Amino acid sequence: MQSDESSQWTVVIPFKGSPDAKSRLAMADEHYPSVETDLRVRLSIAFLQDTVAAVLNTPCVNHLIVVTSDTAVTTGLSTEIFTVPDPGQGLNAAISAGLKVARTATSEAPVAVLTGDLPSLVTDDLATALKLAEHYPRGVVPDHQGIGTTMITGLAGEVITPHFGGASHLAHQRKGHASLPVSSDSTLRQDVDTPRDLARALRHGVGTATQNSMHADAHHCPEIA
Ligand SMILES: Nc1nc2c(ncn2[C@@H]2O[C@H](COP(=O)(O)OP(=O)(O)OP(=O)(O)O)[C@@H](O)[C@H]2O)c(=O)[nH]1
Ligand SMILES: C=C(OP(=O)(O)O)C(=O)O
Repeated sequence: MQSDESSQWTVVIPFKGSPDAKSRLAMADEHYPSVETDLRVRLSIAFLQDTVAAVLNTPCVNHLIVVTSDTAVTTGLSTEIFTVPDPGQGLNAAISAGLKVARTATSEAPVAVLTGDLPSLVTDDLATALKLAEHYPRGVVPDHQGIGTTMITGLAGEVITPHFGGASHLAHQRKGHASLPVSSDSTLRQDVDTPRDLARALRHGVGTATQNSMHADAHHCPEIA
């Protein structure tokens, strides 16, 4: 991360934490088996670690705030990251708590909220999307299905009210966030919710933490399911 604050982004990432994190990974479908509990919990943390690693390597990001009360995560995070306790009132309240700290600490900086389930995220894709976001007071990036959201943005002075959950891409657009023209194959759009998403992410490439979690679990091979 660089030190010039005026044109540099503050990123907020919410993380639900164990034991409920990534509960949909436990849901099998006809082609993809469920992920057992230990691996699911490890993967949820690995997804966060890989997301965080990509964010920290992005030159136009100056500050990173993770909103969580999961001590297994907070004790292991880099000292470059500021952690905010989860108020315990759901995802949007957690994001709002992070945004409040972001706006207080870095009032002149643009702010982006990313989900913490982007194990394929690469720095160039995040940098490209943040560059696009500089042209819109508020922006939104849809997930790979075009229904949910993986990132919302707001330039300095913009009030952001998060509407994550369900069809949040449309919800954010209705609240004045322009849908940013981020390519559908951008790694920023590849969130992992289900065993099917996990298999797709593993095929296309994931960060080191997710790779290591999968290798430590030789029994789970969704790519051959
Ligand atoms: N701090 C915080 N983060 C949350 C909360 N709910 C979800 N998140 C985070 O928001 C991001 C997107 O949420 P989801 O994709 O629904 O993740 P999830 O809630 O772990 O997954 P499911 O249990 O399958 O719904 C992930 O980084 C989650 O960790 C919450 O109540 N508090
Ligand atoms: C919370 C969201 O993520 P997901 O749909 O992955 O739960 C969202 O897209 O708004």
